[in-house]
Amino acid sequence: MPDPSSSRVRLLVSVRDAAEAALARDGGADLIDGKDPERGALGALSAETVRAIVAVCGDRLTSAVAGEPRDAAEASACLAALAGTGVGYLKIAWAPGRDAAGLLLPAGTPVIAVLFAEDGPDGADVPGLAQAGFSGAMIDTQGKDGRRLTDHLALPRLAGFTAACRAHGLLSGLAGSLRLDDIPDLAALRPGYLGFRGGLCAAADRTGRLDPARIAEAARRLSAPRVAAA
Ligand SMILES: O=C[C@H](O)COP(=O)(O)O
Repeated sequence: MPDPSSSRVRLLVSVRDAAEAALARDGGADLIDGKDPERGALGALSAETVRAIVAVCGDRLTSAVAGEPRDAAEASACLAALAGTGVGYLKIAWAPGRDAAGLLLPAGTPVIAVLFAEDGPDGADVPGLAQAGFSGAMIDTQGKDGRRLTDHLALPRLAGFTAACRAHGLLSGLAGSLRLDDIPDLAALRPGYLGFRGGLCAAADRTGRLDPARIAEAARRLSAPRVAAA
């Protein structure tokens, strides 16, 4: 698992299948994330497709989204469905302040809580996530309506979130219709990773095909020289 206190900001690229995973791998993605872009913000792929993605990623970090459950019981079932795939992390939507009683996190697969920007999360949500047993926390947009992460949440609020994640030893991520030009401002907040789909697709259409040139450019912009520590 990446060191949550590291200043290295990784590039997460969401892929729909093994062919896209190979593109992301070859383009320099650090973390290859299985997600069905046709099914909203956190559409889960089948266990079979996640296994196929993991198989082409070699020693590259992998994750897979497990869906948008309504409560802890449903979350437990969503996570269990993908826990045996060999994926490195599972990501699951989690409403700020949700009661974690009854949440069963799979043994051996760290889980990242995905908070939606529309709900107005901030650093105050992080201690509860750590207490619930999550290994990481990220903010993404739910709507995928063209508005970017920073259209919902100002940089100081996002800085508070990433700082709280570091303080609690959680891997942190920021995503939400990000563009290449968002990289400097967001990388300066020292998240564990920045997550992309639409911004790396042709014509910025997240349901379209990934563009290898954009993946390589994102990787280049996130590589040395690293941003100064915030
Ligand atoms: O986890 C990252 C997401 O897949 C981001 O998707 P998006 O860039 O289309 O909002």
